[in-house]
Amino acid sequence: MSIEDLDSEQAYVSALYDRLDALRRRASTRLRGVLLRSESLPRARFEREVASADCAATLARLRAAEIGLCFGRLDFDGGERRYVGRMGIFDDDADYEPLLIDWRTPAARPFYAATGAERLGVRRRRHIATRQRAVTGVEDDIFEMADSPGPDAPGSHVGADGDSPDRATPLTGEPGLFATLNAARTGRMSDIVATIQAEQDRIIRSDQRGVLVVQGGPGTGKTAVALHRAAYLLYTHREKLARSGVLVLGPHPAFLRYIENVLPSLGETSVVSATVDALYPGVTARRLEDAATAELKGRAALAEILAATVRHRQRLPQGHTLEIHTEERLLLLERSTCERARALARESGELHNDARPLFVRAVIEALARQVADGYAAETITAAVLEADPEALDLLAPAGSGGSSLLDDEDLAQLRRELRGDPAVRTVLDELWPALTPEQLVAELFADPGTLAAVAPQLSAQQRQLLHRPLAEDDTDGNDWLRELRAVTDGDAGSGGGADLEPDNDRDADGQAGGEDSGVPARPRPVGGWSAADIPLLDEAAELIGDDDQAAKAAALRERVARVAYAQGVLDILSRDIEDDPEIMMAVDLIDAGRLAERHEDADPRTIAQRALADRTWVFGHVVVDEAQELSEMAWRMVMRRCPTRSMTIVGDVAQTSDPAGTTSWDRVLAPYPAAGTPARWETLTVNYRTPAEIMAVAVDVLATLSPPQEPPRSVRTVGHHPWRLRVADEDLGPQVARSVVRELERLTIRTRDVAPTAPDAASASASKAGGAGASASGGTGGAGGAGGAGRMAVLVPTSRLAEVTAAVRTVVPEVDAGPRARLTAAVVVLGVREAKGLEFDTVLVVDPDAVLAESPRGAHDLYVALTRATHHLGVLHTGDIPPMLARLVPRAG
Ligand SMILES: Nc1ncnc2c1ncn2[C@@H]1O[C@H](COP(=O)(O)OP(=O)(O)OP(=O)(O)O)[C@@H](O)[C@H]1O
Repeated sequence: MSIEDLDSEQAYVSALYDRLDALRRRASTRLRGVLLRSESLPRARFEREVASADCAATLARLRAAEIGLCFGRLDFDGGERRYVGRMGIFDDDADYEPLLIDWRTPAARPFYAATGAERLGVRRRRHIATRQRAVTGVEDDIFEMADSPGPDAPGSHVGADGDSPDRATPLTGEPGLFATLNAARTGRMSDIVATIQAEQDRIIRSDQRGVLVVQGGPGTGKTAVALHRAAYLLYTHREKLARSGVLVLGPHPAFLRYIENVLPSLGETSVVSATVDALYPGVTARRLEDAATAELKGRAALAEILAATVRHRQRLPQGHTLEIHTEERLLLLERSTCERARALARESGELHNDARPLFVRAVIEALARQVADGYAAETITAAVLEADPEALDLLAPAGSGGSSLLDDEDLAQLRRELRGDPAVRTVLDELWPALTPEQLVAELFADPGTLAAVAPQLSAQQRQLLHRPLAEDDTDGNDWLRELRAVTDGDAGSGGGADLEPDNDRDADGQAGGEDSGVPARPRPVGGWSAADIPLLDEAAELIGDDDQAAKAAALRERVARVAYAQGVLDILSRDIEDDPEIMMAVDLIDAGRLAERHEDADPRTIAQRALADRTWVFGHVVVDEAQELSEMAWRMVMRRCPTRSMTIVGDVAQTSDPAGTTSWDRVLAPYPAAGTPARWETLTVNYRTPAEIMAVAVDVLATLSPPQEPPRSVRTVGHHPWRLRVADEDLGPQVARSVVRELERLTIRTRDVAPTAPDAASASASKAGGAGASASGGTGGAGGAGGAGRMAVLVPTSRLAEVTAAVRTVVPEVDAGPRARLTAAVVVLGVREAKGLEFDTVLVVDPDAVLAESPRGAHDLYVALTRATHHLGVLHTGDIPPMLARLVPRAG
């Protein structure tokens, strides 16, 4: 790299930043202008909202491009030169000549894909490293020599910490890549846009259509690739995807926090990220399920069992005839009538709740006819007794049904009376109840009799696993229900209640029958719902039809608030002139309800808020990360969210922890044959995270797993070996604390050495976290303080989480712990499963024997735990070291 090179690149990059500043100024001015527009008409207000959202998104994109705006240059055979960066910038003064090409455009592809063997017309590829706005280095790949790799061409590399163990791996942009890989971790993943490798680029740019499955061992960049693919697809198909949204599913909340910066740093804010159990609105999964029950609930057989449960709830009277004792009369409901009504409703093809009105109508019709016939018989008898000659004329109509004695209005009134009659309603609710998903599932689990009837394919022992009594209160996860009751009871002011009459039981006259005007039941099992229950609730909702009561409650709440506000406005306008009858007041012209309507604005929620509040939302593309963890039932739920099957599924079947998860992608996809584009498969083979020394230990664990998997190849070594230390059980806590202190010391020394020299993406991640240098030199008690770079994890069997957290807290009071860890502190204690998808500079695995024993997939959990470290790994064990960890080097206490 010559000084001239640096100077000329600095001049170019500075000009790009000047242009970026100008674009930002322009966007801010536009946004300010839009926000200051005061609009009175709803339509104009709506347009203002859209325009301001658009301006804000542009501004966010421009801001996101600040770090590493330009990171590459391509020189082509014909002399053309292209600069590649985070966004496209064009020259307004020179016919919109591109000054910088967005990394997602086809024109930028050679930057990632050109190799010595296939150079795509590229003569030179230049990697430009920057810190803030200063160019700190350039590295060239020269492809000049015919079509074969030259001496400087990609194909050989040396890791910054040591030699590469695998010289055959073709890598590009090695200095920048290794600086990134060696940099201290910050608790948040960074984007890799400047150093995407060719095999990753191919996956990122793969066709949007159809299912793409990416299998890869730990650290092979699956998450990074999946997120960059989301950004690529949003860029390429923005019109289509921005409206429907892209959903990114991750395994646990800490993982979502870990990845939360990646897409915004790429300028994308319209992605919805969630765990699978957040896809069912209105219910929060809080209860932990035991492994055997979770595995059982994850099986596809549960879908059949739920369908059978719905049919089971569509009942017939026990005997030939059911007596219904109303206040006025005795009604006789024939079993055959119910059979006909049930067949009619079932054959309609409607879902259970939607078919209910058909059943109800048929039964009510039969009962109404019976009552009308009764009237006729009574009338004739009375007439005959009084020897009225005209009575004879009544015989014929009476024989063909007494309804002709009643006109249409009388009949409609009769049907309404019957529908409203408590005794009739009780019978109808018994025969074909209106159900909520919660009711269907909770009542199924609570009733061993129903379980036996609908799940003959399960053993008695399995049915016992599913059995769970009903909770007695309804306070958990049913917050909306209480609000709805408050509103319908009139507690929340005027305007409540009117919309809540369900219209699904309207009779032929279009009148609401009113028999279901109460709020539907939402029971739950004792202890609440578990994550394994969520796909079952979603399945139940699919079978019985949607229950929109929660949405109605929210809409009603908003309307009540708007009306109350409007009333307040009218009161103020009228206050001082109330007594003068000559003056026309605002209330004379408009009431609060209509005034409120005029101020109904467009839905101000983000796409993420709207999508996650709507169970039936359909996404344009779905990314499933750690996809091996999903059960068959969870896949059914996820697939429903993406009927086009435009999906990216990334995972590693060797890392499956969930007892209901998969060890075969074929098995996952078998129930979903491709309608159009067939599923595609890719494999990632290079491990960017785990150094070779640690991977050698993990490979021995991998060898014990089935089905056998090819281990990924590590791209770097770190020059020191992972260690183990045997500890007496009673000394485990204090020893963990001592080890944490010791490892923190090492971490501090390393981050001081490495982080400040990291250019490019490394400095990007460091500056996002407040500066690596600041953390290394200024951290409290070494790297123990929060913020800054350098992260350590203590990974434990779940049973030891509390004990080990308490021990670590004695030396690092601000330690982060458990499933909801924020990953902001330098040290975090996690159960092995909660570490899935994460990475740390240093990892301490505690009690591997217990990890192995704790779950049928214990060896998978151990494999995950061992592969989380980017530099240091230590294992503390209380008994003999498990043979699969024999490669660890013993350390003296
Ligand atoms: N091309 C790249 N340039 C720079 N860093 C990369 C690149 N590819 C992957 N990485 C880094 O490697 C690490 C591992 O990547 P990632 O977490 O995506 O792997 P993974 O396959 O999802 O791992 P796991 O299955 O263990 O969760 C991350 O720090 C990521 O940023």
